[in-house]
Amino acid sequence: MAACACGRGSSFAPMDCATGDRLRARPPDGTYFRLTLKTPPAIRIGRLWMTPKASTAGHDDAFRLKYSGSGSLIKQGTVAVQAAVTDFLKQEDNPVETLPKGDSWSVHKFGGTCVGTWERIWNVAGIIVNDSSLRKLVVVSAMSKVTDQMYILLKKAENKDDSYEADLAQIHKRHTESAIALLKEGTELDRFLDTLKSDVQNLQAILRAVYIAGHCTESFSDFIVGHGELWSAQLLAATVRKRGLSCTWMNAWDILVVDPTTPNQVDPDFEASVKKMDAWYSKNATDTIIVTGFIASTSDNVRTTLKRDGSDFSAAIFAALLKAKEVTIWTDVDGVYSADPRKVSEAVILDTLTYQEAWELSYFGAYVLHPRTIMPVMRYDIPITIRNVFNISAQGTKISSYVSSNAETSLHENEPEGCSSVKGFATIDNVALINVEGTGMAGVPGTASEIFGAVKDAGANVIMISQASSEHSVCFAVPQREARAVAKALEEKFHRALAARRLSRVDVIPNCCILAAVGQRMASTPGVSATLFSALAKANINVRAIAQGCSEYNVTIVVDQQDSVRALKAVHSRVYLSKTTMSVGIVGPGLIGGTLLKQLNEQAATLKEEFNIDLRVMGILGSKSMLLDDRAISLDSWKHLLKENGEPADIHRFTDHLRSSNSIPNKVIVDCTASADIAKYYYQWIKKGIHVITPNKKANSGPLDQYLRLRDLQRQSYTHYFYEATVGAGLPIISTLRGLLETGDKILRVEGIFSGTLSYIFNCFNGEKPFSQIVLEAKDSGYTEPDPRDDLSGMDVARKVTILAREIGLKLELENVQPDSLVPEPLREGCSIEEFLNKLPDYDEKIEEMRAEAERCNEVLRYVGIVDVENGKGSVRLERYSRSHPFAQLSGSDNIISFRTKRYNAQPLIVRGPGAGAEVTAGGVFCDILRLASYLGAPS
Ligand SMILES: NC(=O)C1=CN([C@@H]2O[C@H](COP(=O)(O)OP(=O)(O)OC[C@H]3O[C@@H](n4cnc5c(N)ncnc54)[C@H](OP(=O)(O)O)[C@@H]3O)[C@@H](O)[C@H]2O)C=CC1
Ligand SMILES: N[C@@H](CC=O)C(=O)O
Ligand code: NA
Repeated sequence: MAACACGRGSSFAPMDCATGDRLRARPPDGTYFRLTLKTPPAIRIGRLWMTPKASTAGHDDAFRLKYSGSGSLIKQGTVAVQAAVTDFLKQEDNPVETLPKGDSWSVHKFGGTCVGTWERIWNVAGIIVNDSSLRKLVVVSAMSKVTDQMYILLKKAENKDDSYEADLAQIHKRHTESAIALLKEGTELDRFLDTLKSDVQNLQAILRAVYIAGHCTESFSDFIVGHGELWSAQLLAATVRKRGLSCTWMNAWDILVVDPTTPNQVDPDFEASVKKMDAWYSKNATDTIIVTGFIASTSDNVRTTLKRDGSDFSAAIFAALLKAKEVTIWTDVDGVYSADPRKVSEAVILDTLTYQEAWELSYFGAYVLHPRTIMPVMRYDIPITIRNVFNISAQGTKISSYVSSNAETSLHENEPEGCSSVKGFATIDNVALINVEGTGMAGVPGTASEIFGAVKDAGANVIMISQASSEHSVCFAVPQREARAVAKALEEKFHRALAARRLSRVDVIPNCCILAAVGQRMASTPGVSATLFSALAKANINVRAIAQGCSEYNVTIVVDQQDSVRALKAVHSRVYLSKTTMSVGIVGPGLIGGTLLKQLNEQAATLKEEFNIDLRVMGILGSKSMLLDDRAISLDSWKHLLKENGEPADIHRFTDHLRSSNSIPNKVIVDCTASADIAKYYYQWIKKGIHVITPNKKANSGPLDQYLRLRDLQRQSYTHYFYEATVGAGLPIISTLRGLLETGDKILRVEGIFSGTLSYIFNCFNGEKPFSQIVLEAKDSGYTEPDPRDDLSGMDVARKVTILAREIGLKLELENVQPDSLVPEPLREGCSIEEFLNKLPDYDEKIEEMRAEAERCNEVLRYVGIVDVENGKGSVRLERYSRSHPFAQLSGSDNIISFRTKRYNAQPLIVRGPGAGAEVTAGGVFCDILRLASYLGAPS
């Protein structure tokens, strides 16, 4: 496309450029005019826009010419660009460029890490070029560490340490190498290197003077350190131009005017600054300005800086000067986290925050923005977005006046309101509480003023205050290192009141931590405090003091320092995780445990999506090795991981690991062993608030006193203990019994075939195969206990009878149930499972005789268990039943259990079905996990 450059007055030269090009012409008289060609082609000259007529779009000589400000049409028709420009320039009222303000501007700020290397500067230039805003102002910090290095070399010069020269040379080298890498060659590079060299020479002279004088004034110091920004801004501007976008760099020393208020603070002078900026723009009109962060001048034109977080502040001030539509603070994190992610791995990036929320969070130590930074943009309601320069796909956190709840973006709609109004959490560590107490304070005006006057005199900073409305005590928090001095100052000030007992004491409670929950909607939401305090109570964390300001933007809680991280995790998880998120520990990944892990893996996604139940297996413990994971073990590869990454089994570490997963509200251990030793841990686990689920019968059929102690503990706590699979595997035996009992029925007798193994054996034992072979089949089918003698001895059935009897309320010991053992006497003890199975065929004859004898009477053998409630007894025995008896009608591993009760008297309630096997048993255990989830509040 043929086009032209233009200039004010009569001096401009025609140029060629193509559609999509943007360029700026600098006429010989030093004034600036810009020519911008966009797609669809459009040309702007000064404040004039030229766009092709719709009918001839794409042709190079058809333009409408209008003022960009007013949009009024000046000329329309087919004109040559040069002619149009000439027309325009001939106009007498040819307008002078003034700085436009408003929505057309977007402001970006890139911190030191964003421009730490030449590759990063290149990347930043790409972000600027790709921003489609009409106008952009980009604030840039010095390359990472340069400001600190400047301060250090300055100190060295003051201390007559010659190595400052080498340090400066190093900084010079770093910028030179970066410039060469970015700009390669040509006038841009030459110009930058010349400037850099001359600046460095000046600095060498200044530093030499400092070296000789042994002192440097603050304004000199500010002048010296501010060079880092000067260089990065010029280098970035040159790089942006190299990447094809016209831009001009701006030195904030010439623009920003500030009034120093305290040694660490300055107030911007907006009026003076905007005048300077207008003047600058009239000479340097451009759509893209790259400006130095951090630096400014006083009204006397003395160089200064904006102090801490200076570049963020620069961006906010420039945004306010321009009344920009938005500010983007580019950094190296994806946004503002709901809590420190180093402490809470579950912390999430917040989509939005209000100015006040950002303010509160940063006060409490979260990295957001310094409140001072927010003020200029708040004034014009300009949103600030914090984004990650290394992950531009992340949307970042937008800080504005818009009030939202985290529920709008979040995971669990089923949570109560009280949760979603809390946005973030932060802690201030190492504080001490000072408690001033005494009856003489009530109703005495000025006491608080005297207390805080003394604190001020001690030079301490009060972080929070809490006073009971009875006025008998005032409690406040100060940094721990200031506590002693504060207490001393108070004791001195109130020594008379203390002596007269009007004040009883001034206490220092050291080693505390402040936990703040922040959220603007907390103000109008009932239940927020209750939610937080119940989360802390559940995590067994003691609350020392509480404060909530009238603004209700935050609730501040003081806890012991040692509980700091646990407290943070507990409240965070209560708000950000589904309350049915469970940390699951599996003990015994054998047949049942392994099948359960497989079922969990298959069903996890559905449970999460449809029922908001989030199950995370965080530990697997075998007898020799264990696998722990802070987040969740991959259930696709747990076997491989356990083998490859497993560590020696240690049940205490396993328990601690699960317990310390404080970011997860609920913990459950599923014991899938047959071990009595493991069952002994249930008591401790429940005591620690860990729920227990098991198919292992050892705890409930073990010593009666231990069983009763366990049940007592569990009933007093809010911790659950489920064991449905201990009787009848996945069949609903325990739950049926409980349903009958809890609804007031009276159980008279429970009777049935409780062993899947023995059921299978006698269902198949019809004379065709030897007894020992059928035992092997039962084992191979996964029906038997790890040691099949537990089944054949009747002990497994005896345990089930004991469990049911106790459930009904009988005080039965396992020893009271004497089962008929089918294990031949010589094989009962002293031989391994393998030896037992090998030798069992030697004893087939005896049991075959029993079977044949029964058959002769048209009867079958069945192994039954009975709970005789009326007589308080349990029994287990091998019986003969006629072929027509229901017990003779079973197949496979079927269990059949009949409940004769007051309500089900004439006809008992019968439950029947497969009562052993990996899938049905693991399914029964899984049901208990879901039962637990529903007790914890999962939707039904
Ligand atoms: N099979 C069935 O149909 C039913 C079984 N049950 C019950 O399920 C439980 C499991 O049976 P099943 O899976 O067949 O047994 P397995 O022998 O297949 O698995 C037991 C697991 O427990 C582990 N284990 C043993 N002792 C310890 C210990 N001290 N610490 C950590 N881990 C240990 C074993 O680890 P390692 O391999 O490393 O030794 C193994 O992984 C039993 O209590 C059983 O009564 C309940 C109802 C039905
Ligand atoms: N070995 C047991 C398994 C279930 O408890 C049985 O056979 O019933
Ligand atoms: Na069951």
